[in-house]
Amino acid sequence: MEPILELSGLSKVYPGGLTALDNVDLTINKGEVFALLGPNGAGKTTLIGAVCGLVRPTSGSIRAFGHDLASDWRRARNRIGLVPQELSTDMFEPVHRAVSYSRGLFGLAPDRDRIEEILRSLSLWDKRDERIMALSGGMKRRVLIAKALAHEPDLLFLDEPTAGVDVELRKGMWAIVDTMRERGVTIILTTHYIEEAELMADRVGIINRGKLLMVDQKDAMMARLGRTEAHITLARPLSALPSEIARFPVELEPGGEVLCYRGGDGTGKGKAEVAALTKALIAADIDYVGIDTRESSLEEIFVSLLGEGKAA
Ligand SMILES: Nc1ncnc2c1ncn2[C@@H]1O[C@H](COP(=O)(O)OP(=O)(O)OP(=O)(O)O)[C@@H](O)[C@H]1O
Repeated sequence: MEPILELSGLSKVYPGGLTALDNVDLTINKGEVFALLGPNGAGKTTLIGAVCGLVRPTSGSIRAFGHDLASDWRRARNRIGLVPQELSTDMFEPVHRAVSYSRGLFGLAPDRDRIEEILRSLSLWDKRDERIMALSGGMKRRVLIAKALAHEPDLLFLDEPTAGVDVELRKGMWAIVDTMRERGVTIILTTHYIEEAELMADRVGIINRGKLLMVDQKDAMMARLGRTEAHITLARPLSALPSEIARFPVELEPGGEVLCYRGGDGTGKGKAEVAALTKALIAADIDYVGIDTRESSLEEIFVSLLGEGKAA
Protein backbone atom coordinates (compact mmCIF):
# COMPACT_ATOMS: atom_id res chain seq x y z
CA MET A 1 0.00 0.00 0.00
CA GLU A 2 1.24 3.40 -0.98
CA PRO A 3 0.48 6.21 1.46
CA ILE A 4 -0.85 9.26 -0.30
CA LEU A 5 -1.68 11.40 2.71
CA GLU A 6 -0.12 11.24 6.16
CA LEU A 7 -1.39 13.32 9.05
CA SER A 8 0.72 13.22 12.14
CA GLY A 9 -0.20 14.77 15.49
CA LEU A 10 -2.44 17.23 13.67
CA SER A 11 -4.15 19.74 15.94
CA LYS A 12 -6.13 22.87 15.32
CA VAL A 13 -7.14 25.29 18.04
CA TYR A 14 -9.23 28.15 16.68
CA PRO A 15 -8.74 31.65 18.03
CA GLY A 16 -10.99 31.70 21.06
CA GLY A 17 -9.68 28.37 22.26
CA LEU A 18 -11.87 25.77 20.59
CA THR A 19 -9.94 22.58 19.81
CA ALA A 20 -11.34 21.43 16.48
CA LEU A 21 -8.63 18.81 15.83
CA ASP A 22 -6.89 17.07 18.66
CA ASN A 23 -3.67 15.22 17.81
CA VAL A 24 -4.97 13.37 14.77
CA ASP A 25 -2.83 10.64 13.19
CA LEU A 26 -4.14 9.23 9.94
CA THR A 27 -2.67 7.63 6.82
CA ILE A 28 -4.65 7.37 3.60
CA ASN A 29 -3.50 4.94 0.94
CA LYS A 30 -3.59 5.32 -2.80
CA GLY A 31 -6.85 4.30 -4.42
CA GLU A 32 -8.95 3.89 -1.31
CA VAL A 33 -12.30 5.45 -0.49
CA PHE A 34 -12.15 6.68 3.06
CA ALA A 35 -15.23 7.90 4.91
CA LEU A 36 -14.86 10.29 7.80
CA LEU A 37 -17.90 10.03 10.03
CA GLY A 38 -18.77 12.37 12.82
CA PRO A 39 -21.57 14.49 14.23
CA ASN A 40 -21.93 18.22 13.59
CA GLY A 41 -18.91 20.15 14.73
CA ALA A 42 -16.71 17.04 15.05
CA GLY A 43 -13.88 18.57 13.06
CA LYS A 44 -14.39 17.00 9.63
CA THR A 45 -14.39 20.22 7.63
CA THR A 46 -11.44 21.52 9.65
CA LEU A 47 -9.47 18.40 8.79
CA ILE A 48 -10.24 18.80 5.10
CA GLY A 49 -9.45 22.51 5.30
CA ALA A 50 -6.05 21.76 6.84
CA VAL A 51 -5.11 19.46 3.96
CA CYS A 52 -6.51 21.80 1.33
CA GLY A 53 -4.64 24.81 2.64
CA LEU A 54 -7.72 26.63 3.95
CA VAL A 55 -7.01 26.12 7.65
CA ARG A 56 -3.59 26.61 9.21
CA PRO A 57 -2.86 23.78 11.66
CA THR A 58 -1.78 24.75 15.17
CA SER A 59 0.63 21.81 15.36
CA GLY A 60 1.46 18.53 13.69
CA SER A 61 2.38 17.76 10.13
CA ILE A 62 0.69 16.87 6.86
CA ARG A 63 2.46 15.00 4.07
CA ALA A 64 0.71 14.59 0.76
CA PHE A 65 2.30 12.64 -2.10
CA GLY A 66 5.48 12.58 -0.07
CA HIS A 67 5.68 16.38 0.25
CA ASP A 68 5.44 18.21 3.52
CA LEU A 69 2.58 20.65 3.03
CA ALA A 70 4.03 23.27 5.36
CA SER A 71 7.15 23.69 3.24
CA ASP A 72 6.14 22.31 -0.12
CA TRP A 73 2.47 23.13 -0.50
CA ARG A 74 2.58 23.98 -4.20
CA ARG A 75 3.92 20.58 -5.26
CA ALA A 76 0.99 18.79 -3.61
CA ARG A 77 -1.74 21.33 -4.23
CA ASN A 78 -2.21 20.54 -7.92
CA ARG A 79 -2.96 16.94 -7.11
CA ILE A 80 -5.66 17.64 -4.54
CA GLY A 81 -9.28 18.46 -5.35
CA LEU A 82 -12.02 19.65 -3.05
CA VAL A 83 -15.76 19.51 -3.43
CA PRO A 84 -16.91 21.89 -0.69
CA GLN A 85 -20.29 21.79 0.99
CA GLU A 86 -21.53 24.90 -0.76
CA LEU A 87 -21.01 26.83 -3.92
CA SER A 88 -19.65 30.23 -3.00
CA THR A 89 -18.74 31.85 -6.29
CA ASP A 90 -19.43 31.70 -9.99
CA MET A 91 -23.20 31.98 -9.68
CA PHE A 92 -23.44 34.23 -12.75
CA GLU A 93 -21.04 32.16 -14.84
CA PRO A 94 -22.14 29.60 -17.39
CA VAL A 95 -21.31 26.05 -16.31
CA HIS A 96 -18.74 25.42 -19.00
CA ARG A 97 -16.74 28.54 -18.27
CA ALA A 98 -16.72 28.03 -14.50
CA VAL A 99 -15.37 24.51 -14.91
CA SER A 100 -12.75 25.54 -17.46
CA TYR A 101 -11.68 28.39 -15.19
CA SER A 102 -11.12 25.95 -12.30
CA ARG A 103 -8.74 24.01 -14.51
CA GLY A 104 -6.89 27.20 -15.42
CA LEU A 105 -6.51 28.12 -11.75
CA PHE A 106 -4.18 25.18 -11.37
CA GLY A 107 -2.06 26.26 -14.28
CA LEU A 108 -3.23 23.51 -16.63
CA ALA A 109 -3.62 24.21 -20.32
CA PRO A 110 -7.20 24.47 -21.56
CA ASP A 111 -8.51 21.11 -22.70
CA ARG A 112 -11.95 21.22 -24.29
CA ASP A 113 -12.17 17.46 -24.67
CA ARG A 114 -11.37 16.87 -21.04
CA ILE A 115 -13.94 19.43 -19.86
CA GLU A 116 -16.54 17.92 -22.18
CA GLU A 117 -15.81 14.46 -20.80
CA ILE A 118 -16.21 15.71 -17.23
CA LEU A 119 -19.44 17.56 -18.00
CA ARG A 120 -20.86 14.58 -19.83
CA SER A 121 -19.97 12.18 -17.03
CA LEU A 122 -21.90 14.40 -14.62
CA SER A 123 -24.85 14.85 -17.00
CA LEU A 124 -24.09 18.55 -17.22
CA TRP A 125 -23.25 18.75 -20.90
CA ASP A 126 -26.75 19.86 -21.88
CA LYS A 127 -26.55 22.59 -19.25
CA ARG A 128 -23.10 23.83 -20.23
CA ASP A 129 -24.30 27.24 -21.38
CA GLU A 130 -26.65 27.88 -18.48
CA ARG A 131 -25.75 30.18 -15.66
CA ILE A 132 -25.07 28.24 -12.48
CA MET A 133 -27.65 30.26 -10.54
CA ALA A 134 -30.38 28.93 -12.84
CA LEU A 135 -29.62 25.29 -12.04
CA SER A 136 -31.36 23.11 -9.48
CA GLY A 137 -29.62 22.40 -6.17
CA GLY A 138 -28.56 18.96 -7.34
CA MET A 139 -27.12 20.29 -10.57
CA LYS A 140 -25.22 22.98 -8.68
CA ARG A 141 -23.67 20.25 -6.60
CA ARG A 142 -22.57 18.44 -9.73
CA VAL A 143 -20.98 21.65 -10.93
CA LEU A 144 -18.95 21.65 -7.70
CA ILE A 145 -17.74 18.16 -8.52
CA ALA A 146 -16.96 19.13 -12.11
CA LYS A 147 -14.92 22.09 -10.88
CA ALA A 148 -12.98 19.85 -8.50
CA LEU A 149 -12.30 17.33 -11.26
CA ALA A 150 -11.26 19.92 -13.81
CA HIS A 151 -7.59 19.78 -12.84
CA GLU A 152 -7.60 15.98 -12.68
CA PRO A 153 -6.71 15.53 -9.00
CA ASP A 154 -5.35 12.26 -7.63
CA LEU A 155 -6.80 12.92 -4.19
CA LEU A 156 -10.33 14.20 -3.93
CA PHE A 157 -12.15 15.47 -0.87
CA LEU A 158 -15.91 15.37 -0.89
CA ASP A 159 -17.34 17.32 2.02
CA GLU A 160 -20.86 16.04 2.62
CA PRO A 161 -21.46 15.34 -1.07
CA THR A 162 -25.04 14.25 -0.66
CA ALA A 163 -26.30 16.40 2.22
CA GLY A 164 -29.81 17.56 1.46
CA VAL A 165 -30.08 15.96 -1.97
CA ASP A 166 -32.84 13.57 -2.96
CA VAL A 167 -32.48 9.81 -3.14
CA GLU A 168 -32.15 9.76 -6.91
CA LEU A 169 -29.33 12.26 -6.96
CA ARG A 170 -27.63 10.56 -4.04
CA LYS A 171 -27.50 7.37 -6.09
CA GLY A 172 -26.09 9.38 -8.97
CA MET A 173 -23.35 10.71 -6.67
CA TRP A 174 -22.46 7.21 -5.57
CA ALA A 175 -22.12 6.18 -9.21
CA ILE A 176 -19.81 9.14 -9.81
CA VAL A 177 -17.67 8.17 -6.83
CA ASP A 178 -17.49 4.63 -8.19
CA THR A 179 -16.29 5.89 -11.57
CA MET A 180 -13.62 8.00 -9.93
CA ARG A 181 -12.53 5.08 -7.80
CA GLU A 182 -12.17 2.97 -10.93
CA ARG A 183 -9.94 5.64 -12.40
CA GLY A 184 -7.68 5.31 -9.39
CA VAL A 185 -8.61 8.57 -7.66
CA THR A 186 -8.22 8.39 -3.90
CA ILE A 187 -11.35 9.73 -2.21
CA ILE A 188 -11.96 11.05 1.25
CA LEU A 189 -15.57 11.83 1.95
CA THR A 190 -17.33 13.16 4.97
CA THR A 191 -20.90 12.23 5.55
CA HIS A 192 -23.71 12.22 8.03
CA TYR A 193 -25.35 9.41 6.10
CA ILE A 194 -23.81 6.33 7.60
CA GLU A 195 -25.54 4.24 4.98
CA GLU A 196 -23.35 6.09 2.50
CA ALA A 197 -20.16 5.12 4.31
CA GLU A 198 -21.40 1.57 4.57
CA LEU A 199 -21.98 1.46 0.85
CA MET A 200 -19.02 3.38 -0.50
CA ALA A 201 -16.07 3.23 1.83
CA ASP A 202 -13.21 0.80 2.11
CA ARG A 203 -12.17 2.29 5.42
CA VAL A 204 -14.00 4.36 7.97
CA GLY A 205 -12.76 6.85 10.53
CA ILE A 206 -14.95 8.06 13.35
CA ILE A 207 -14.22 11.54 14.65
CA ASN A 208 -15.80 13.40 17.52
CA ARG A 209 -14.75 16.63 19.20
CA GLY A 210 -11.60 16.72 17.15
CA LYS A 211 -10.43 13.26 18.18
CA LEU A 212 -10.18 10.37 15.80
CA LEU A 213 -11.79 7.67 17.91
CA MET A 214 -11.31 4.77 15.56
CA VAL A 215 -10.05 3.96 12.07
CA ASP A 216 -10.53 0.59 10.49
CA GLN A 217 -11.54 -1.33 7.41
CA LYS A 218 -15.29 -0.96 7.25
CA ASP A 219 -15.92 -4.69 7.23
CA ALA A 220 -13.50 -5.28 10.08
CA MET A 221 -15.10 -2.52 12.12
CA MET A 222 -18.55 -3.96 11.58
CA ALA A 223 -17.31 -7.45 12.38
CA ARG A 224 -15.41 -6.40 15.47
CA LEU A 225 -18.01 -4.12 16.98
CA GLY A 226 -21.14 -5.60 15.51
CA ARG A 227 -23.75 -7.43 17.49
CA THR A 228 -26.33 -10.03 16.61
CA GLU A 229 -29.93 -9.49 17.60
CA ALA A 230 -32.51 -12.28 17.34
CA HIS A 231 -36.20 -12.15 18.10
CA ILE A 232 -37.71 -15.56 18.73
CA THR A 233 -41.50 -15.67 18.65
CA LEU A 234 -42.75 -18.36 20.98
CA ALA A 235 -45.73 -20.62 20.28
CA ARG A 236 -47.01 -19.98 23.80
CA PRO A 237 -46.18 -17.04 26.05
CA LEU A 238 -43.87 -17.58 29.02
CA SER A 239 -44.29 -15.89 32.37
CA ALA A 240 -40.58 -16.00 33.22
CA LEU A 241 -37.25 -16.98 31.68
CA PRO A 242 -36.77 -20.74 32.05
CA SER A 243 -33.57 -21.81 33.78
CA GLU A 244 -32.56 -23.93 30.76
CA ILE A 245 -31.79 -20.81 28.78
CA ALA A 246 -30.54 -18.61 31.61
CA ARG A 247 -26.95 -18.95 30.34
CA PHE A 248 -27.81 -17.05 27.15
CA PRO A 249 -27.98 -13.24 26.91
CA VAL A 250 -31.76 -13.21 26.43
CA GLU A 251 -34.64 -11.18 27.71
CA LEU A 252 -38.33 -11.90 27.64
CA GLU A 253 -40.22 -9.03 26.05
CA PRO A 254 -43.37 -7.71 27.80
CA GLY A 255 -46.24 -10.08 27.07
CA GLY A 256 -43.91 -13.08 27.22
CA GLU A 257 -44.33 -14.02 23.55
CA VAL A 258 -40.97 -12.88 22.22
CA LEU A 259 -37.52 -13.83 23.43
CA CYS A 260 -34.90 -11.29 22.51
CA TYR A 261 -31.26 -12.33 22.16
CA ARG A 262 -28.55 -9.68 22.00
CA GLY A 263 -24.98 -10.84 21.85
CA GLY A 264 -22.10 -11.99 19.77
CA ASP A 265 -19.10 -10.00 18.73
CA GLY A 266 -19.65 -9.84 15.01
CA THR A 267 -17.28 -12.74 14.32
CA GLY A 268 -20.09 -15.24 13.84
CA LYS A 269 -20.32 -16.05 17.53
CA GLY A 270 -23.76 -14.47 17.74
CA LYS A 271 -25.26 -16.65 15.03
CA ALA A 272 -23.76 -19.78 16.54
CA GLU A 273 -25.13 -18.81 19.92
CA VAL A 274 -28.60 -18.23 18.49
CA ALA A 275 -28.43 -21.72 16.97
CA ALA A 276 -27.44 -23.15 20.38
CA LEU A 277 -30.27 -21.20 21.98
CA THR A 278 -32.86 -22.71 19.64
CA LYS A 279 -31.56 -26.18 20.45
CA ALA A 280 -31.83 -25.42 24.16
CA LEU A 281 -35.41 -24.23 23.63
CA ILE A 282 -36.33 -27.45 21.85
CA ALA A 283 -34.65 -29.54 24.56
CA ALA A 284 -36.66 -27.61 27.19
CA ASP A 285 -39.85 -28.28 25.21
CA ILE A 286 -40.39 -24.59 24.48
CA ASP A 287 -41.89 -24.32 21.02
CA TYR A 288 -41.32 -21.31 18.76
CA VAL A 289 -42.93 -20.20 15.52
CA GLY A 290 -40.42 -17.74 14.12
CA ILE A 291 -36.91 -16.34 14.38
CA ASP A 292 -35.84 -12.97 13.09
CA THR A 293 -32.06 -12.43 13.19
CA ARG A 294 -30.13 -9.36 12.19
CA GLU A 295 -26.61 -7.98 12.45
CA SER A 296 -26.08 -4.46 13.68
CA SER A 297 -25.38 -1.73 11.17
CA LEU A 298 -22.51 0.71 11.01
CA GLU A 299 -24.95 3.29 12.31
CA GLU A 300 -25.50 1.37 15.53
CA ILE A 301 -21.76 0.95 15.95
CA PHE A 302 -21.26 4.66 15.35
CA VAL A 303 -23.92 5.68 17.84
CA SER A 304 -22.62 3.31 20.49
CA LEU A 305 -19.02 4.51 20.00
CA LEU A 306 -20.06 8.11 20.43
CA GLY A 307 -22.12 7.20 23.44
CA GLU A 308 -19.35 5.35 25.21
CA GLY A 309 -17.85 8.46 26.65
CA LYS A 310 -14.71 7.86 24.62
CA ALA A 311 -15.97 10.93 22.89
CA ALA A 312 -15.32 13.16 25.86
N1 LIG B 1 -13.17 29.62 11.72
C1 LIG B 1 -13.54 29.09 12.87
N2 LIG B 1 -13.36 29.77 14.02
C2 LIG B 1 -13.72 29.25 15.22
N3 LIG B 1 -14.28 28.03 15.37
C3 LIG B 1 -14.48 27.31 14.26
C4 LIG B 1 -14.13 27.80 12.95
N4 LIG B 1 -14.47 26.84 12.04
C5 LIG B 1 -15.00 25.82 12.74
N5 LIG B 1 -15.01 26.09 14.07
C6 LIG B 1 -15.47 25.19 15.14
O1 LIG B 1 -14.67 24.02 15.11
C7 LIG B 1 -15.46 22.87 15.39
C8 LIG B 1 -15.33 21.88 14.24
O2 LIG B 1 -15.98 22.41 13.11
P1 LIG B 1 -16.01 21.66 11.71
O3 LIG B 1 -16.70 22.55 10.74
O4 LIG B 1 -14.63 21.19 11.39
O5 LIG B 1 -16.91 20.40 12.05
P2 LIG B 1 -17.64 19.37 11.07
O6 LIG B 1 -17.37 18.04 11.64
O7 LIG B 1 -17.24 19.62 9.68
O8 LIG B 1 -19.15 19.76 11.28
P3 LIG B 1 -20.41 19.67 10.26
O9 LIG B 1 -20.72 18.23 10.13
O10 LIG B 1 -21.45 20.42 11.00
O11 LIG B 1 -19.98 20.34 8.98
C9 LIG B 1 -16.87 23.36 15.59
O12 LIG B 1 -17.10 23.49 16.98
C10 LIG B 1 -16.89 24.72 14.92
O13 LIG B 1 -17.83 25.58 15.52
